[in-house]
Amino acid sequence: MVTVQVLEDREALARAVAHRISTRVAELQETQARRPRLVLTGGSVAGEIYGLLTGDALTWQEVDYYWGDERYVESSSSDRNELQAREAFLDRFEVPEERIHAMPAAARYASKEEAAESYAADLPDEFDLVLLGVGPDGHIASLFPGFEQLAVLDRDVVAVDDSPKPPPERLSLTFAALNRTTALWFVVAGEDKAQAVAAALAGSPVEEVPAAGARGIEETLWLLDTEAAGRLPR
Ligand SMILES: O=C(O)[C@H](O)[C@@H](O)[C@H](O)[C@H](O)COP(=O)(O)O
Repeated sequence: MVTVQVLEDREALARAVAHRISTRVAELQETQARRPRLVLTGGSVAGEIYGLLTGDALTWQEVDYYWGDERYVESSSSDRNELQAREAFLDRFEVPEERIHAMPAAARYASKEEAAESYAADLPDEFDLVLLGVGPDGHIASLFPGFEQLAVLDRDVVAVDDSPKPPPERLSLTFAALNRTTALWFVVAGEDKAQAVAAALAGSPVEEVPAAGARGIEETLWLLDTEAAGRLPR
């Protein structure tokens, strides 16, 4: 089922999403025998959400964290999505290293392709929750309009060379992996995203608007601020 929720502004959105994530994680911990599996996104909205996560450190320590995409740079680079999440909440809650399934940083493998293969080998059969930011061009994770990676369905992780959003070298989950989740939540703020949001929800071709191709098995939720929802039909 596809659902849309609109929050007044960016701050209200970040608060609402942080609350939703906490509630979902706690529910999963109560009802499931295994630890919840959460796929994190990069991007500025995500950074704000992570900073607002509160609650019991034990809750956050008992989650397996994966990433939908990563910038393929040195592990210490401030461009890393991994570092953003560590600084915003993983460090704060002292999440143990074995729960943090970060994508490989540059230089650990001979090539990006090898790094992608190694990350794919570490992925589970199914995720509980995938979070995705959306770019003004409709990209999600590091799957960009017109890029060949959009069509890769026989692998879970791909390398990207020339990302239009810097930095250019990246690793990304494919639709095959992103859509293997019970719930998938888009988190989008800002007027510059309104066209992409409307096009994705209208079912535009995935090659033009990658966000149109991501969905959860049971739940697909668009969490928007008023500006990002500005071009949706009433
Ligand atoms: O690593 C990244 O850059 C991303 O994961 C990317 O897909 C991001 O989520 C969107 O570009 C939205 O980013 P903003 O929230 O900053 O607009």
